Amino acid sequence: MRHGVNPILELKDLYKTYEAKGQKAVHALRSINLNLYPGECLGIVGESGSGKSTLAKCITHLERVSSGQIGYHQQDITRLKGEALRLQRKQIQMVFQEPSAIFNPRLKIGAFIGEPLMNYGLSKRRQVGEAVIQLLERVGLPASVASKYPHELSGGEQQRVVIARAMGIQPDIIIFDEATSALDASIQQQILQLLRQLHLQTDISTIFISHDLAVVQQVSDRIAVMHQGEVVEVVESSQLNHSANHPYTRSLMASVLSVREIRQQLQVADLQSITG
Ligand SMILES: Nc1ncnc2c1ncn2[C@@H]1O[C@H](COP(=O)(O)OP(=O)(O)OP(=O)(O)O)[C@@H](O)[C@H]1O
Repeated sequence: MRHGVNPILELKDLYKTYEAKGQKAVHALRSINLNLYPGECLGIVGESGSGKSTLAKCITHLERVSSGQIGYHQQDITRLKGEALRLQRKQIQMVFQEPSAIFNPRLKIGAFIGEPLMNYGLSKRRQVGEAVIQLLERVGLPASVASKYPHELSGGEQQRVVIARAMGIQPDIIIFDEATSALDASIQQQILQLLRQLHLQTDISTIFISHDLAVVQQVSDRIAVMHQGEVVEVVESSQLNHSANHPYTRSLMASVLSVREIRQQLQVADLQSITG
């Protein structure tokens, strides 16, 4: 419980081990205990291979956990199957790094966003067009985008479309897995701004995964730090500088600082070259 509120998602002692014949077992998740609260944005940060994507896949049932329990609204959903699993999948949507991977190149954007609305019975056929336009507006895209094909959009516009589609399904939770990592810095900032705005306007809870602590800190209420399959620390985003204790968290913070310093030095050098 946090501030007297029950978590929407409760991960209890989760383990995930990948085992392949003739190969060494990979312990991708080890004793993960984490809660996500209603309306919260929980950041997950860690270097490549620390288990972030595996955690997201276990929560969304793309992978089965080896042991432990996933609670959703106080119900155990760890081993759901069949229709119960299909219905549960609607509640937790994922947005990945590469939007192009989930588009059908021959399907126009309107159909891409509208398809799940009909499949889940969220909109009547006659009203789908209007619903699509409203969703596009919410992510800052004009209605004309509905009649375009994915290849006619930029990476940032494609990611907005994927976010619109995920929101249209009306899930309780959206997991963003490195969702801004492939974008140019300025487009990344625009998408982060959109996420902050949606966070304020909707009650969808989010999990925001990135290897970049500076990016995670911009959108998250709390940050879980992962290292070698474990959550080594969970800190309030606003308190990161004061309350982060774990040496691994401190090393991530130090690298953010040095990147900032390098950027500042480059800006000074640019200015000097302009002013002579
Ligand atoms: N399907 C798989 N089979 C075997 N090992 C896997 C599989 N998927 C992931 N792993 C291993 O599990 C560990 C955690 O990987 P995971 O992709 O979850 O990390 P990550 O923090 O998301 O990294 P990245 O940001 O590079 O995706 C790594 O050692 C990885 O090699």
